[in-house]
Amino acid sequence: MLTLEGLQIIQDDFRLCADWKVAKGTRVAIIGPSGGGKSTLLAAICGFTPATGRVLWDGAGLDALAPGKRPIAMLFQDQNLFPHLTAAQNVGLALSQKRLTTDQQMRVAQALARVGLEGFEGRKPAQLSGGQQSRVALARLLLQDRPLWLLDEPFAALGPGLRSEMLALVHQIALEMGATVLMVTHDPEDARKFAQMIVVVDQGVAQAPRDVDEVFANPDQALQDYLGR
Ligand SMILES: Nc1ncnc2c1ncn2[C@@H]1O[C@H](COP(=O)(O)OP(=O)(O)OP(=O)(O)O)[C@@H](O)[C@H]1O
Repeated sequence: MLTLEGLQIIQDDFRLCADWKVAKGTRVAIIGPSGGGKSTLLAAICGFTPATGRVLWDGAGLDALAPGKRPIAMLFQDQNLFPHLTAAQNVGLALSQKRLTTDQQMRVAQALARVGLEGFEGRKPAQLSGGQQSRVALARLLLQDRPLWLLDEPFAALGPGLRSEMLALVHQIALEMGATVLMVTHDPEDARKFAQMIVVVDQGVAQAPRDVDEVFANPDQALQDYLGR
């Protein structure tokens, strides 16, 4: 269970609050107007942005933990791949900064195979398509083996077909691993396909998660404004 308890973020004249819970294994889409605070909310959960209130995972407060020590894996639009490292080396960073053991190398190969990149281990990011780069980043996320995934428009740079394919893959792997996922997206269709719950971030509030079908069947004013209805 992820719990945001009276979370409040203040950055200059921007304010955002959130006070809700998400059950383990739930996929949540975060939507809302540009500048509403979607990325800032994820950054606060990770510990990159200062906030008051509490962030808890399974009842334990994360506030004293540095971002890297939290049970969180992140995926952003730019994928954060190192250009001078091969696909396997980029993925291997999830396991160790040093030379990998044979067992670790095998786990890297398995993760790359799981995302459909068998045979691409030795390629550098520049030798991979955008979709393949996304798969490398996903393989790294997989090996990080963290229960909570925060995805910030991870596939926004891809075309609609490829994006859909990647979301289906993330969906499948998240299910297999029982991961809890919060994903920022600008596409209501992506939200509908990927998520079970929706969080609307607007007017200084990250609203409590609601069932995705219910939300789209009866959109409140904030969502109608966002959808342009
Ligand atoms: N480091 C910062 N210091 C002060 N204000 C910031 C900082 N980073 C972001 N902001 C402001 O916080 C607000 C929320 O930005 P944020 O990027 O979280 O919105 P968003 O909903 O993710 O937008 P988009 O959909 O355009 O990515 C904006 O008003 C932004 O200008």
